[in-house]
Amino acid sequence: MNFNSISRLNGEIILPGDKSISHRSVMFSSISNGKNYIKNFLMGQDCLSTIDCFRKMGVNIDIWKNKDVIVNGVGLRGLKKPDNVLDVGNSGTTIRLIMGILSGQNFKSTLVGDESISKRPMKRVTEPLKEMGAKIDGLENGNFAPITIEGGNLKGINYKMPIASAQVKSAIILASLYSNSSSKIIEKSKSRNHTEIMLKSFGADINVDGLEIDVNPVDSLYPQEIYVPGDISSAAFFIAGASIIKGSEVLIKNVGLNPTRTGILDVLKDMGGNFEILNKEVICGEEIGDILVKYSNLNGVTIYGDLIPKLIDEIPIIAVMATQAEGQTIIKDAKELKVKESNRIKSVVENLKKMGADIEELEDGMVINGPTKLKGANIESFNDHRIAMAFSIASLISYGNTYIKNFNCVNISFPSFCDILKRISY
Ligand SMILES: O=C(O)C1=C[C@@H](OP(=O)(O)O)[C@@H](O)[C@H](O)C1
Ligand SMILES: C=C(OP(=O)(O)O)C(=O)O
Repeated sequence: MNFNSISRLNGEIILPGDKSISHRSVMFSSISNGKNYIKNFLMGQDCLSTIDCFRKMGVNIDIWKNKDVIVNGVGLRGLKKPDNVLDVGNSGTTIRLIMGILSGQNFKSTLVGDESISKRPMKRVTEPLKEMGAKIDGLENGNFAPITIEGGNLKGINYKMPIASAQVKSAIILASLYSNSSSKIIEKSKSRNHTEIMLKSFGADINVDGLEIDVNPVDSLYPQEIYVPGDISSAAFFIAGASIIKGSEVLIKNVGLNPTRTGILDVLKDMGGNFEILNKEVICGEEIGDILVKYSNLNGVTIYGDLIPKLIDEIPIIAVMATQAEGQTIIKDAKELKVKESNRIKSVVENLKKMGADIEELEDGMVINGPTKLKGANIESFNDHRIAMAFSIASLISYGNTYIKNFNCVNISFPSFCDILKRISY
């Protein structure tokens, strides 16, 4: 797809539902006892893969007006053995969280995914689940899909996490619901806590104290009505766009503002960004609000440590913002970027270099010196939705045409991205 520079971004937008919360809403509803109503569900390919997997295990799921979902839960142990493999497509969240649930089922099933998923490490999940009693096989000792998993009698686990990962944490919490004793999980650094918040509302017995999470097994989960807030990871592209395109002003309505997800706002504040949070409220245990962002002169910052998990998916677009900031931006402690849909350190550095940015690759991040006037280029998306969207924003401030290969991959998390972008571009 081709992109060219624009004069400014201006207007009010409402974004599709949060991807992490959408996945969880279908998963937890499916194993609850009764009818669940989910509003503002993200109809992106990843979340549709989750729906597909649960339908294949006998769960009746209806989609209304391409926005709302009704899930008829079958209970914790009511899933049926699928007739075929479960295909998670491109979704890391689906494959890793579903393994926690499959560890508690009395059948054997196989999980497969696309080329990117087949290269992403699974040992981080399969090892603790095996320790709890699940039988798991996969390539290279259970590290890569296809993964075959047979649930059974699980025992609780005391697990100190070696990496900060909400997907790993969530898989262990889900398996703990099925165990015959309690579990304790100790996080390395605080990662997104949507699982803890939502499962509690379903009646799970979970106690969180700082980095420690205690989970007790339960007999059943109660059906819920869930409202999915707008996705801050999708908002990030417009937050960045409005901050770096002169004369811009964008109001993004109903965005999820869970503090484990708002690292990009902490960074923007440090960079001297001009934004305000309006109409704050709490719905279904999640903080929500509107974000008003205006163009501003940014300065470079250092991003590291405990902040990384709070903005891990936003690093590609933060790197684009940093090319327009005065001075140096250093991003470190972000090795996890190498095992996402693409190696996001390489994808960002390679593409930003093509656009003329002053950027250096680090083992665990990157260093960017700004500001630089970017030039249009042939961009490789590496079939990674976050890379495609980050570089479409970069193209809006570049001189000359930018072509982004396989731009369609944005459908993974944000099918309406181009429509919204066009509507507020002048
Ligand atoms: O739990 C989730 O919904 C997610 C957790 C993060 O992955 P990790 O758990 O691997 O850090 C994030 O990158 C992913 O987009 C969604
Ligand atoms: C890493 C991502 O997702 P997942 O791990 O679910 O594939 C993402 O959406 O940026």
